[in-house]
Amino acid sequence: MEIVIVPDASAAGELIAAAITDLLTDKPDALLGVATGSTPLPIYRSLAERVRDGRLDASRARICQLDEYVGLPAGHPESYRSVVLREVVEPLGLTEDSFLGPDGNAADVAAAATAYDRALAEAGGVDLQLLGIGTDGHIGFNEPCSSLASRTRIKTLTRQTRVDNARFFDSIDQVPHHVITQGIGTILEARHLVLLATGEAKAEAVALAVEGPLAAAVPASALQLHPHATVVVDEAAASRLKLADYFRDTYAAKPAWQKL
Ligand SMILES: N[C@@H]1[C@@H](O)[C@H](O)[C@@H](COP(=O)(O)O)O[C@@H]1O
Repeated sequence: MEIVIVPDASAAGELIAAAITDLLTDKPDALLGVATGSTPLPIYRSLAERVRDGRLDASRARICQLDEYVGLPAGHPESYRSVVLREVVEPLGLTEDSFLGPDGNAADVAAAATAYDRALAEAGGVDLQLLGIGTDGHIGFNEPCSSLASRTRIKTLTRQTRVDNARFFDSIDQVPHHVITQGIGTILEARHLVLLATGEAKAEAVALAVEGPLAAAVPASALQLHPHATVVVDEAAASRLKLADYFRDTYAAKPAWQKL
């Protein structure tokens, strides 16, 4: 696992957007797994800017979703499908044709989850999966004690996650209890995992995920199992890392030929 400590969220956005630019230069039709929430927005802003000024040709990129609420009406502005279309697909000049996501409104949610897992594999697998982290250590919507081998499936949100996400809704009562999320086993199949965390509120979850034991109680610790996982944190989110100086030295001495 590579830990990169950057000064702030905007530097993180630039760094990760540059890595995605490299990926799409090497593989123009790469499948990019995107996360929702506030944290990745600087990445999406930088990608859109790169498309606008010609530094990035994303015209053949494919975008897929990490997770979705169950039961929000189609087109609800806070369904993750709507968020990803608004924040990523449209700003990159893409259309829904290049987008894959689970159906949170299916009559048979379990079947929709399995179908999404299969669709990801049939699309050739995810090349780079962006991840955020919940204050309780979740990735996607894999709440604490999710199986580290889990596949895409229905999950029930913790009270904490519903409180954290209530800011996107009029009240906590409107935050769905159920979601479809790529499983931890599914996420681990992506070729490159990039987790971004910014702000003091994420510092404890980051420290547990990076320096704590591998544990289902901290779903993000599953990144320890992945051969190519990058964790990008700002100073605030890095504030509880005991090995922060080592991570800084390592990144400063990174060979020029080695990509993120
Ligand atoms: N399902 C999403 C996660 O994918 C995201 O990482 C998390 C953190 O969001 P934020 O970046 O807004 O803190 O929120 C939600 O729970």
